[in-house]
Amino acid sequence: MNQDNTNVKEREDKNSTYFETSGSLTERAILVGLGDDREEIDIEYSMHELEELVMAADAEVVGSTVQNKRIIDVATYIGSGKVQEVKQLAEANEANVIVFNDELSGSQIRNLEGEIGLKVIDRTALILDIFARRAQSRTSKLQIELAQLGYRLPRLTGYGNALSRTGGGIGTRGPGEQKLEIDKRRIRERISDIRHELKEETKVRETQKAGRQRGGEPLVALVGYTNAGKSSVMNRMLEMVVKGPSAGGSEKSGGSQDGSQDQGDSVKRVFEKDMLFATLDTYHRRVEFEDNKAMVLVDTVGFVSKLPHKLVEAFKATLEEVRDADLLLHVVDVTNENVHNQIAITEKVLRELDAFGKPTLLLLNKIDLLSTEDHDTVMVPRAGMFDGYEALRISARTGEGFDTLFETLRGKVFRGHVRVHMLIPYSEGAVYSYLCDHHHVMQTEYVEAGTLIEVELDSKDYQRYKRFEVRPDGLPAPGSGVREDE
Ligand SMILES: Nc1nc2c(ncn2[C@@H]2O[C@H](COP(=O)(O)OP(=O)(O)OP(=O)(O)O)[C@@H](O)[C@H]2O)c(=O)[nH]1
Ligand SMILES: [Mg+2]
Repeated sequence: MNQDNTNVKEREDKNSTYFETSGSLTERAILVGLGDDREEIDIEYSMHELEELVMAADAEVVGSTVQNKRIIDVATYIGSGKVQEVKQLAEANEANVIVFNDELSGSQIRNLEGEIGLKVIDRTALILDIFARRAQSRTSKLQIELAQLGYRLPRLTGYGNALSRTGGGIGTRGPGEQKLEIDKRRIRERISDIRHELKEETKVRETQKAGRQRGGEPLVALVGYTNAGKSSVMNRMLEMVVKGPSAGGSEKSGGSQDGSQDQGDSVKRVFEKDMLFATLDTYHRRVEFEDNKAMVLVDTVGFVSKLPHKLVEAFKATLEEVRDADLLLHVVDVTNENVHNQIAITEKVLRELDAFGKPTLLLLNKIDLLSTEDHDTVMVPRAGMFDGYEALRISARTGEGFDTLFETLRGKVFRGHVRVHMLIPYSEGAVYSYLCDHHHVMQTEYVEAGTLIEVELDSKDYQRYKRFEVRPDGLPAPGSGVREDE
C-alpha cells in the first residue's frame, strides 16, 4: 500500500497533541491528488499546498497519495483501484475525511463517499471553508456565502444520505447547515439577494474610487501569495511615513475600518498574522509625504493555486483595485523554497483579474531570516532583476530596504510630476490654498499681481491650473492664460 508515490505520515504522539486537551474531535485527513504533467504547477507542490490548507482548517493530515494519470474517471475522479487504495490508507490511519486536490462533481463525491464510506471534500470546499472561518466584514462574508452557494447549488443532490453534512468539520461551515435543507429555489433567491447587496456596495466603492481619482493620487496595490507578508509591508510603510527619517508627514486613513489594528497612534495598522488568508478584505490607507505628495496603498487578499473560480468571481469587485492600480507591489516570501511557484501562482491569478503586465515591483521580503551565506546565493540577487522583475530586498520585520523601497516607489508613481512657477491672482485664493494643501509648494512670493509660487504637481493638476503658469521671473509663459482642459 505504501507505494512510491504514497506517503503515509507518521502519526503524532497522541498524548501530546492539542486535541486531547481541547476536547474537540480533530479531523484526520487523507489527501488525494491526480498528477498531470501538463499542469503548470507540479503536483508535488500542489499537494504541499493542500496540506497547508488542511492544517489551516484545523484538521490533521495522516496520509497522502497521488495518482499520475491524464484521464479523469467520470464516476470517481481517480481510477477504481486507487479508490480501494485510498480506502485502505484511510482505515490504516484512522482517517475520517478524504480531501481531494481538485474540484469534484456532485456525483463523484457521492460515488466516492459510497465506496470509501467516509466524508469526501474537494479543494474548493476546503478553501471556501477557510475563507468562511476568516471572514470578518459584511462584504467578505457575503462574497464567501455567494461562492459557497454557487458551489453547493449544483451539488445539492450529490451527497449520500448516510453521510450527514451537518455534524461539523470541514465543508459544513458558513451558510451550509440549514441552507442545504432548503430547496434550490430558495438558494437562488438568496444568491440573487446577495448579488443585489454586493452591487449596492460596489456603487459606494465606485463613489469612493471616483473621489480618489479626482484627487489624482496614485494607487499602489500590494499583491502576492498568501502569508508572504503583504499586510506587514503595508504596516511598516505606514509606520515609516509617520515616524521615518526618510519620509515624514502623516497617514490619513481611508476606506474600511474592519480588521484594523488601531495602535492608538496615528497609524491605522492592518491585520497581519502567520496564517493562510489572514486578510480577506481590501484595505485602503492614504499615505502623505512631507512634500504633500500622496498615494493610496491597498492591501489585498492573498492567493494560492487553484483558487476556486467562484471565489475569484465573488471577490472580483473588491479586487478591482488591483486592476486599477498604477503600480503593483508583488510581495514574496523569499525564504520559502517554493518562491518561484508562488510567483507563478500570483501571476496566474493576476491574469484572471486582468491585472497582469502592469508596472510591478517585486519585493523579496523576510530577508532577515536568511543566513549570511544565503544573502549571496542566486536566490536573492544583490540588486536588480529576479524572474524578469525589478526586485528589491526588504524585511518588513526590521525595516531593512524600506528607504530604497520608498525612493523607488516615489520615482515610479510620481514620475509625471512637473515643477513650475505660477502666479495666482489674489482673487483666486482657493486655488492657492488647494495647491498648498495638495502639492509641494517650494517658494512663495507676494507680488503686486498675486502670489508667485514655485510648485511641483502631478500632470492632472498641472493641466488644470496651467493657465496660471509664468516664467520664473513672473512674466507670462507661452501658452499660459489658456484654459486648455475645460
Ligand atoms: N521574519 C519575518 N517575518 C515576516 C516578515 N514579514 C512578514 N512576516 C511574518 O509573516 C507572517 C505573514 O504576514 P502577513 O503580513 O500577515 O502576510 P500576508 O501576505 O498579508 O498574508 P495573507 O493576508 O494571509 O495573504 C506573519 O507572521 C508576519 O509576522 C519579515 O520581513 N520577516
Ligand atoms: Mg494580509
